[in-house]
Amino acid sequence: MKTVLIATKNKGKAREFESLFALKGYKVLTLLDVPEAPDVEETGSSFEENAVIKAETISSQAGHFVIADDSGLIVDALDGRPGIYSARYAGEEKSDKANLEKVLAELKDVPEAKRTARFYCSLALASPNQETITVSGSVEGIILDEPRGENGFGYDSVFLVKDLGKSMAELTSDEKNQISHRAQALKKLESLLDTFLEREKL
Ligand SMILES: O=c1[nH]c(=O)c2ncn([C@@H]3O[C@H](COP(=O)(O)OP(=O)(O)OP(=O)(O)O)[C@@H](O)[C@H]3O)c2[nH]1
Ligand SMILES: [Mg+2]
Repeated sequence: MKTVLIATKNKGKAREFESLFALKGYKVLTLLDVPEAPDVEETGSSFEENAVIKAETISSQAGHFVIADDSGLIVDALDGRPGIYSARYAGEEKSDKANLEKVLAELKDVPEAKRTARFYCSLALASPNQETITVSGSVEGIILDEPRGENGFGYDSVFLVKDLGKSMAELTSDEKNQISHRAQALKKLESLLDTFLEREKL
C-alpha cells in the first residue's frame, strides 16, 4: 500500500488525515508513530511558513516526501487571534479546553453578529528532491458562547459552521471531512500530489 508521512504530533489531525487519505488508498503514518521524532519549532510568522518549516525539516531527516499541516482559528473580533498560536493560546501545555475557554472569555461581551471567525489550514508538501508546494483551505463560522457537540478536537465545539447551523463538533467525522479547512486544502493538493510523486521517481 502507498504510504504518506504527515509531520504532525496532533492526534486530532492524525485521525482526520487517516480518513481523508484512506479514500485515496494511502496508509498514513504520523510523528506519533515515530517516538524519537524531534519537536520542530514553529518560528514562522504565517501558517504557510510554519507548514513549510515542519515539512522541510522532517523530510530532510526522513529522506523522502512529507506533508505538514499548520492550522488554526482566526477570530475577527480578536484581530485574528489565536491564529498561528492556536495550539498554545492558553499556554505551553497545549490544552484544547483551556484554549477554547480563553477565547470564550475574551469574547464574553461580543454580540453574535461580531463573532465571525474562520478555520484556516496550510499544507506543505516537501521532499529532499523538489521545490516545496503549499496549498490552503478555510471554512467560515461564528464563535458560539458555549461548547456544543462531542466530536472533533481543538475549538470545534465552539465553532458554528455558517452554512450548516451546527458546530464542527456536532458533525460526524465524515461530515467534517467534507467541509473542513483541512479537507479543502487536501483537495487542492490531490492533483499536485500525483505529479509530485511521479517526479520523485525520475
Ligand atoms: O477545533 C479545531 N478544529 C480543527 O480542525 C483544527 N485545526 C487546527 N486547530 C487548532 O489549531 C491548532 C493547530 O496548531 P498547529 O498547526 O501548530 O498544530 P499542533 O501544534 O497541534 O500539531 P503539529 O501538527 O504542529 O504537530 C490546533 O492545536 C487546534 O488548536 C483546530 N481546532
Ligand atoms: Mg504545532
